Amino acid sequence: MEAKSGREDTAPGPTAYDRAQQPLVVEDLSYAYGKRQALSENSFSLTPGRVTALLGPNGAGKTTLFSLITGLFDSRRGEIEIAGHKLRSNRSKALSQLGIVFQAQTLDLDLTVDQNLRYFAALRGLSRTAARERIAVLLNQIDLAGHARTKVRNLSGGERRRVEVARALIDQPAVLLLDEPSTGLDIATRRWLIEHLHYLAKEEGICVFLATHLVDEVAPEDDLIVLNKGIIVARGKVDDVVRSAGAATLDEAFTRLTIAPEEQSP
Ligand SMILES: Nc1ncnc2c1ncn2[C@@H]1O[C@H](COP(=O)(O)OP(=O)(O)OP(=O)(O)O)[C@@H](O)[C@H]1O
Repeated sequence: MEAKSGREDTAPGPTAYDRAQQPLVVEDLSYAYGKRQALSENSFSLTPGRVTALLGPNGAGKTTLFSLITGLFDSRRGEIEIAGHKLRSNRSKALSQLGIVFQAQTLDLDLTVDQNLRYFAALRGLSRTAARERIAVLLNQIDLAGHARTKVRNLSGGERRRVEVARALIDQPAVLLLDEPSTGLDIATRRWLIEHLHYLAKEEGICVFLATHLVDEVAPEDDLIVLNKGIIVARGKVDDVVRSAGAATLDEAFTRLTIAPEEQSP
């Protein structure tokens, strides 16, 4: 038994993440839909224990980038490495270190919370005992321990999103990827989500990568990547991005970085 993950040594679970590795490295990544270039030669790496916001307006290429990182799309141009494993040559090990929360809701509405999580745990190779222990921890963490036997259909949108965050963490991935996860959530749940992501980064050392087009979802202490028309136009600490854009606030910096001068109001 591996004390930290709660996995049984007989279970064929994913390999443990070597914390010395960078959780996510992207090099020279490009992608085109036919003749339409959606991403152009982007490179960056992420740090464990931090939230990195991928901030970009509609159509910037955020979902395309996430589709490449999650292996949904394939690009011959560029390289993606997750927790030291190259996605192209070591796909299953690379993807085993990735937890994903998609923009659209993806739980089975007719299964209970516990059944949804157990099903996913089995897919990720956890033994029944390890799954039971891990699910108990995660349900406590998202404050839904009392809803284990509730059908997902009977949960609110915010509760469903919490379950999706728990599910993404079932086998303790190095990277948690979230594609505009606050879509459709009320303000209180949005606030909970953003706070929870920071808790996961700080207390559990997870590398959180959050795609958003909302400036107010970026915390002052976050790392920031600003994507516009398929190109990273700024990257660094929030303060540094604001300063180098010659702006007073992130809102202003985002406008300067993503809106053509002729479109900006005087
Ligand atoms: N299946 C597709 N076929 C052709 N073009 C596409 C397809 N999907 C996306 N695109 C184009 O690629 C570019 C990037 O789109 P993408 O969905 O990755 O952006 P995004 O930043 O996720 O936007 P949003 O915030 O609206 O979800 C856009 O110009 C978009 O029109």
